[in-house]
Amino acid sequence: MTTIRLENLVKRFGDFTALKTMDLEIRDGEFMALLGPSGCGKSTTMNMIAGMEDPSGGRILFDGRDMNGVPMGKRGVGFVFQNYAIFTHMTVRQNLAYGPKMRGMSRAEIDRRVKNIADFLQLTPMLDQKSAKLSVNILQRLAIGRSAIVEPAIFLLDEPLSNVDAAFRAVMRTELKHLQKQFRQTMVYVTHDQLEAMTMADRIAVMDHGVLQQVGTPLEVYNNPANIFVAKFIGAPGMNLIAGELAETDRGLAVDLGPWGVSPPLPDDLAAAARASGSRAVQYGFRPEEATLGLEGQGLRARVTFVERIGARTIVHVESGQSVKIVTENDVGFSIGDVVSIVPAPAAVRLFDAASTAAIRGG
Ligand SMILES: Nc1ncnc2c1ncn2[C@@H]1O[C@H](COP(=O)(O)OP(=O)(O)OP(=O)(O)O)[C@@H](O)[C@H]1O
Repeated sequence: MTTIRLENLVKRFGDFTALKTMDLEIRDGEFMALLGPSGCGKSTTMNMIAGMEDPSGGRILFDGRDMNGVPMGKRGVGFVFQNYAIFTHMTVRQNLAYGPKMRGMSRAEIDRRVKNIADFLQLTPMLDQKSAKLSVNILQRLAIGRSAIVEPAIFLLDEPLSNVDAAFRAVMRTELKHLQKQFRQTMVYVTHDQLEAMTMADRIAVMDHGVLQQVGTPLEVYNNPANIFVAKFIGAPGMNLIAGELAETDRGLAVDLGPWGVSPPLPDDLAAAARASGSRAVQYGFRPEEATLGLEGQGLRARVTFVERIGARTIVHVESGQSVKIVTENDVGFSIGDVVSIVPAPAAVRLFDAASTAAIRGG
């Protein structure tokens, strides 16, 4: 196991800065997801950890040792890409045995490892098949097996599930997590899919435009997003945000949300933080699943614009100048055009400064 430390890491391609000063510690045996939209610098970061790209500035340390100038083959990293690198003329067994053989392991050790990893990844029935004939799903499983079999101290995976089908992706999420727990590797996993990051990672590093936005456990980034970008990116659908202004009312500090009405009073700790922040223009946030929705009541007023019935839950789109979504299990037959009343759960309300986009945090 190995700790990875990124210190003031920068990457420029000519005039373009793909990564602006990244500081991150990935702990021994930790599963860290690098999460963000396309082009945010995830793969660039990963390629520098692997040794495929040189940093333009800053350092990468493995267990305190500077990796500057250490070639990829000497870093002890396993790497799985989106496009599996499999020798198609070889059988599954030969592909799995390739890495251990190159490292000069004994025949008995190679056989033991091939058996273990094949059992683990359910590749045993096709061990003697030619890889050229395998489905995309099985090829990606094999690519993971081929890297995992040498038990690298650091396992880097760059969007390994983006080419496989949805059902298989769900299975692999669980298997990858088990694999990491079994081998206790330090794992860095690049993805643009927040669900993959939320379900597998011990911690998530959320990135946007070459800047690290927040690092935290899945629940930390979900419950307490550091800024508007993270609030919208995490969760499906993401957090609802309504523009408003802080307003003192008879019942305490609240947010005037224009056509929606005035919010319920903010909880005391959040109100105190909002007063102390000096902010006036804010974004009022709440998760789609943390509000109640009814056809009558004293909540925020809006009109239904769309209703998505997806089984146990219904996603109701409502609008009052701005559009938000509400996930409800209390579907009373909402229809487009209905006027509804929304009551966000007080403890679920989040505030963001409109100008800086940073969270205003209570208690
Ligand atoms: N070799 C290169 N030369 C010039 N620009 C590059 C190079 N590699 C990456 N970039 C640019 O750097 C930015 C970050 O790319 P990167 O591949 O790290 O993003 P990403 O978050 O992994 O997204 P994706 O999932 O689309 O690969 C992008 O704007 C990309 O076009």
